[in-house]
Amino acid sequence: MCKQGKSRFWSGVGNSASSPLPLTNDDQIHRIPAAASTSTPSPPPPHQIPPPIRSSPLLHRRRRRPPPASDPLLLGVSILGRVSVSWGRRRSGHREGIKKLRIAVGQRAFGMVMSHVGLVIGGASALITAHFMGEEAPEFRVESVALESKDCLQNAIDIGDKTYVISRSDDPKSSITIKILDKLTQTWVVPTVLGAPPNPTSSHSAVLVNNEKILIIEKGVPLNDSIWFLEVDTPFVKQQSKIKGTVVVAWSKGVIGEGQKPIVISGPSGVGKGTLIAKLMKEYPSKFGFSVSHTTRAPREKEIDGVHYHFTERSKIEEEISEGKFLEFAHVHGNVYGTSVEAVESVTDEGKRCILDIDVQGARSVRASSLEAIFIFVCPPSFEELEKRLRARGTETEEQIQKRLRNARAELDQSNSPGLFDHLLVNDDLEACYENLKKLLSLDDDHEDSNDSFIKDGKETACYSILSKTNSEILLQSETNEAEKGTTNLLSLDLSLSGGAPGRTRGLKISPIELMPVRVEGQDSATWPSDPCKIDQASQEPGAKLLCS
Ligand SMILES: Nc1nc2c(ncn2[C@@H]2O[C@H](COP(=O)(O)OP(=O)(O)O)[C@@H](O)[C@H]2O)c(=O)[nH]1
Ligand SMILES: Nc1ncnc2c1ncn2[C@@H]1O[C@H](COP(=O)(O)OP(=O)(O)O)[C@@H](O)[C@H]1O
Repeated sequence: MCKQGKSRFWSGVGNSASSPLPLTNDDQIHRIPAAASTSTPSPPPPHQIPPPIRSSPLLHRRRRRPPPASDPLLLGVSILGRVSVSWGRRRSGHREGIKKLRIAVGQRAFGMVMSHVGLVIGGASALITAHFMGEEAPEFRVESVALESKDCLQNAIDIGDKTYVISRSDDPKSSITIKILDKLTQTWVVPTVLGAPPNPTSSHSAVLVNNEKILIIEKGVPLNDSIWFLEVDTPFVKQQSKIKGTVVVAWSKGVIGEGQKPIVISGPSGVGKGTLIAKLMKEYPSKFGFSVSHTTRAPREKEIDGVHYHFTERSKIEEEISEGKFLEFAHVHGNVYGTSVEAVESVTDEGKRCILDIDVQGARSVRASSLEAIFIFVCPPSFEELEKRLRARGTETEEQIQKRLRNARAELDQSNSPGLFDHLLVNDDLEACYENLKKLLSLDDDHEDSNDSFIKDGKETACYSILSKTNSEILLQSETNEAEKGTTNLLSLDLSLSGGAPGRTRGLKISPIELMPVRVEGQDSATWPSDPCKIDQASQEPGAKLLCS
């Protein structure tokens, strides 16, 4: 069993995610040494592109050439790189008219400019948001095919050889649709879209975060509900694409603040995981929440569906796994067990720390996922004691007990994997083990989230849209013009620490940007810059100051 004080199981390096634990003298808890590197999933093969969809192309690639300098669409749009284009048709006013809108954008850029150009041609309006990242952009001809069917807003973002077109109509019930133009083959692909999409709203602004995801800010909704990511090439999307053999994209809701890391508890059947977790949940009902797994095994006598497990059919769970609804799953003791994304996120959304009781294979999958967690392995004092507890529990047949004991040996061996578990907890005396578990958890970064004060201020209820982007920071502008009152209408959204399970991108940081009065040449008194687009300009002026709190 777990040799106390010796690293029998833990000869390798562990993950460094957790904070140092001054518990090494305790003979029942072993801290696993910090990892040199975290295990990551092996790189999946490239996406397999399904047969092209040839109906009504919205965008046609044309030959690359620099746009004419006089092109009015490039007004306010500086030069270069990637371009994101959104356009829409006015609800009122002339509806007939232009059939084709040509947008040509190209050339190289040496900085970042984001500009909005409202263009009304023959009754249609085009809002063009261009964002340049230093790459040559392709040239597009944009046809009004989609505009004819319904008023809609669309947004096209280039990533490598693909253009992601994000469209919405003005029908409040219809959600966003995604199409991908493969610029090399000139074909359209409608990807499999995983995850819950944003609620339908009238419009959004979008910007490329990196080659893995696109940030979308929903307009006209509170900030807490407005931040979304369309994952186009994250490890999760790659994995799902490989499983499905189709092109996959996934929605992930942005969450301000990190929340506490979930706790993964593994160990052989009968070691006492359930007993320890139940004690913890009873003592701290508002602090911890249990991730209710799905399983195909039959319920035990006192088990309640939806509380202990979601008991399900094999075909159902397999279907849901193929739909990307599961963070991890494994075949254990002849049954399928899995943790749905929802199981973890619903606990975290309640502001509680999520506890997962999963087997070693599941722990390995979670370790390889984007979910940052603390991994604890519970070990019996001896194999004989484990067998005794399993039998005393009286929930399994002799055959099932034998299977579980066989698997226990394998699990104990596998738990030895370098970098898998952060902590080892020996469950000999139950009360002592429980006290050690509590000590261990209270040592984890139990800090007040730095975003709490901002969220409590009520700023999160304002409505914002994307103004500009630097490396990992997005400037958001309030849709209500508060600047005139001297208060901030600009927020900085820091994405640098973002992570989380598929379906949520946590760890976003928001901080207000305070504007100082600007003294403009020729004016007697300092004024508040009412147009944030002019801030850059203003900050060049002597006396101008842009403060980030
Ligand atoms: N991978 C994975 N394992 C799970 C999940 N839920 C439970 N398990 C593991 O499945 C194994 C069997 O669980 P269970 O049938 O409740 O039996 P018990 O461990 O003897 O209580 C245990 O090792 C659990 O930790 C899950 O969602 N995913
Ligand atoms: N430290 C302990 N000493 C003695 N019995 C224990 C101890 N911890 C748990 N048990 C008992 O062992 C059995 C198995 O525990 P359980 O929590 O169901 O294990 P698991 O969830 O790991 O399968 C239960 O009957 C439980 O009451």
